[in-house]
Amino acid sequence: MTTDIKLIDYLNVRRSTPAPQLTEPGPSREELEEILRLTVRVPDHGKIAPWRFIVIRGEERVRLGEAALALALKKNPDLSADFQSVETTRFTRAPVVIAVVSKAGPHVKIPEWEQVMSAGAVCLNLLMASNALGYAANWLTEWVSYDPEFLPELGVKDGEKVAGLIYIGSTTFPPVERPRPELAEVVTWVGEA
Ligand SMILES: Cc1cc2nc3c(=O)[nH]c(=O)nc-3n(C[C@H](O)[C@H](O)[C@H](O)COP(=O)(O)O)c2cc1C
Repeated sequence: MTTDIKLIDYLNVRRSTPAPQLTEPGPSREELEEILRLTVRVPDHGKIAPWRFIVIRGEERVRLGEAALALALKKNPDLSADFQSVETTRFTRAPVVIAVVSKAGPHVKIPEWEQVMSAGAVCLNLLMASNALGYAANWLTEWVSYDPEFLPELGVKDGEKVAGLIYIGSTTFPPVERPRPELAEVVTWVGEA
């Protein structure tokens, strides 16, 4: 189901939905392919696509939660039952989780920083493409995006980094506004038109 809200109206209210507020249904395989086709239309200096996606669905989310728990217990054998449950349910908070993986590295022409920024653009575009198909989404990282022992569980290779884990699903929660920066705090005007 695509939404046909005007772009300016969308940008005026665009918000993430916290992962715990995401439920079934999630996007189908066909919808995910459309979401990803929209997503890859990002600025990318040199057209080198220095990023890739790992689409995590179904039982794989459960396996990843169990792997997260095993690793969390290895680090802290006294982990409380509540925190153990946080780990086992980490990836099942949403029907679909997409890992946006940055492949940024040394390149003959394109600075690594620009490759990293392109991965950030991908993450935001993935949130917006999900919204365009009527789904809510949340860009998280959390410890599982950084732990060198967990990254192989996700399928992230040596030299790659997780730019974001994008949780996608449906929601019944109304969006709640959050404070935005005052323009005066973040904008410097120079010259006059
Ligand atoms: C790179 C990145 C990583 C983030 N990781 C987390 C996280 O691990 N946990 C969290 O609660 N929020 C995290 N956030 C913030 C959430 O995405 C948050 O919901 C978002 O800032 C809401 O903004 P929005 O409503 O304007 O989309 C992260 C944001 C970014 C850009």
